[in-house]
Amino acid sequence: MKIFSKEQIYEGDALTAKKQGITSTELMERAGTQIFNWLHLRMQGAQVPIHVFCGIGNNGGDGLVVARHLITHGYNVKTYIVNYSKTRSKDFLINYERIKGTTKDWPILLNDAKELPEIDEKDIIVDAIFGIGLNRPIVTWVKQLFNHFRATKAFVLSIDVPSGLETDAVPKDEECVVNAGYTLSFQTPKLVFFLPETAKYTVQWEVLDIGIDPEYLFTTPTEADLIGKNEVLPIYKPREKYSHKGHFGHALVIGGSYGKIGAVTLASRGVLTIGAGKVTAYMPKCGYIPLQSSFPEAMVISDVNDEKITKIDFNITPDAVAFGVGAGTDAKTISAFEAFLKTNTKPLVIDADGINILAKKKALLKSLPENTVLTPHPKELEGLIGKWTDDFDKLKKTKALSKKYKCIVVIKGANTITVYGDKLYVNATGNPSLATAGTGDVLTGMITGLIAQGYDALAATIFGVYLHGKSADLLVEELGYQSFIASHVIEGIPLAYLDLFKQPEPPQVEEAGEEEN
Ligand SMILES: NC(=O)C1=CN([C@@H]2O[C@H](COP(=O)(O)OP(=O)(O)OC[C@H]3O[C@@H](n4cnc5c(N)ncnc54)[C@H](OP(=O)(O)O)[C@@H]3O)[C@@H](O)[C@H]2O)[C@@H](O)CC1
Ligand SMILES: Nc1ncnc2c1ncn2[C@@H]1O[C@H](COP(=O)(O)OP(=O)(O)O)[C@@H](O)[C@H]1O
Ligand SMILES: [K+]
Repeated sequence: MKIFSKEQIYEGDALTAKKQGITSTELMERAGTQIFNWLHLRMQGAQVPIHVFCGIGNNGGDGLVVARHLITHGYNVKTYIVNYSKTRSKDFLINYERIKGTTKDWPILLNDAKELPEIDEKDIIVDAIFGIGLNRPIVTWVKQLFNHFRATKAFVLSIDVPSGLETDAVPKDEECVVNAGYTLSFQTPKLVFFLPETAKYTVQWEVLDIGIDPEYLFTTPTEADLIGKNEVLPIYKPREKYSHKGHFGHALVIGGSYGKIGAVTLASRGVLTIGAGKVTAYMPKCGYIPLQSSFPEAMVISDVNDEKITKIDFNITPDAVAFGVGAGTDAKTISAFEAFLKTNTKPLVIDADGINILAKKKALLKSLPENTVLTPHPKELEGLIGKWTDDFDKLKKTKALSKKYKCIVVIKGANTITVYGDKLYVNATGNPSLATAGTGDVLTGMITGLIAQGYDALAATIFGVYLHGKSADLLVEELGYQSFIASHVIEGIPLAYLDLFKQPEPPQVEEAGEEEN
């Protein structure tokens, strides 16, 4: 799913009105009606007090449409105008008149924080104060109103975005943003729903289709894409009946040091379980027996040294190479990696200490083959790009790194983001069960195993990150968040693959005449 910028959303709105021969007021009616339908389906007329807070722009206009429909359907509604500016949008004014026509009374005007409305914990707040048009800091009394919302503990449903949250910046003051329980966003999710510093402003979100011109949506390239099943299905390569292991490539995993052999084992298991034909692990001698006995499917080549990698020397021709998991940053390991980079021509995935070595010796970045995949967690990323001021600065710096060295950078975390040049691929799968040692090592193996099978590096990264998160999503239902460990990611890979082709279950329809007991 594409993640459109606010400029593109405005453009799409205008183009849709023109192409479909409708006014912007009609588009707003559609948008507001969708929100009303969503609420009506869930509330079924329940008389819970609903407080609809409307700004004076088009987000407020949407709120007025929702309030009008709620009122005409007999809900218990109070409508307020948060009067933060003298300028009103045309469609706000039209809907302001319409709600007056319906209720025979104007909504309650709020001009300051002197008398904030009473709201009970069990009430519902509809937040239509600011949408994507927010362009400067909010005034103090509106911040007090947001604090009032928090103090009531009532459920907040935000329209389009939690009010006060800009679509392209991290808020300087947390209290200047509404904390939404749920956000109903028009046509596209916003990038801020996926960044660690801004995702917290809404517990959940959902996109509502308001009929924006399909051609515009299809043909407009976006800076960011949200990667779910629909996006990865076209990447998947089916297997031919007469294929053999030679068709699925040979991956080499270089890593490990005394006490960290498990990292190589996990990565190697990731390689084969994702479907590569063969895997060879290159590690210090101390890893030979443990790996051979715990994972018989792998082949092993040992370094001359017992405890660390000192010379990368192998007599196989791999299709993809992973370097770094558990490798340590001993001077001899760094030299070995340096020497390896001078002659290596194979696709590379670099993780963990491989990234730490690159951070120490930035000149090595120039020796990476084009489209090398780097998979840093936040601390490792900081080594590469330096400290960032906020999540948007982090993305900007990561894009610069990706462009300078023509590499693919995977910013790991909740909603892992793969950065390739100026493009962002935001992964939709995964959950906090993955916050446990070794899950990153498995991911490295998965991406390397996909490249070995013939997926191009970018496709392998996007697909690998998706399957990794999906594995955890499917298994966490059985294992719970706490007891899930890195080996479980590997166990869930088959389920994640099978899930790609699962058809959604048809809705249960009651037989005509059948009555509920
Ligand atoms: N047909 C359509 O277009 C559709 C649009 N849709 C809806 O429109 C929403 C965007 O509406 P919007 O552009 O009117 O902006 P909105 O967020 O309501 O802000 C209102 C105005 O406030 C002002 N302002 C900004 N910051 C401020 C501040 N800190 N303190 C005080 N004032 C401030 C600023 O105006 P300014 O003063 O800069 O002229 C701004 O324009 C979008 O989120 C969606 O809900 C849907 O209906 C689908 C169809
Ligand atoms: N809260 C979370 N939600 C989703 N995924 C997470 C979360 N925390 C961690 N992960 C994922 O788990 C993996 C952890 O990788 P990493 O920190 O390198 O672990 P290790 O070095 O122990 O292998 C990454 O793929 C990351 O995206
Ligand atoms: K809002």
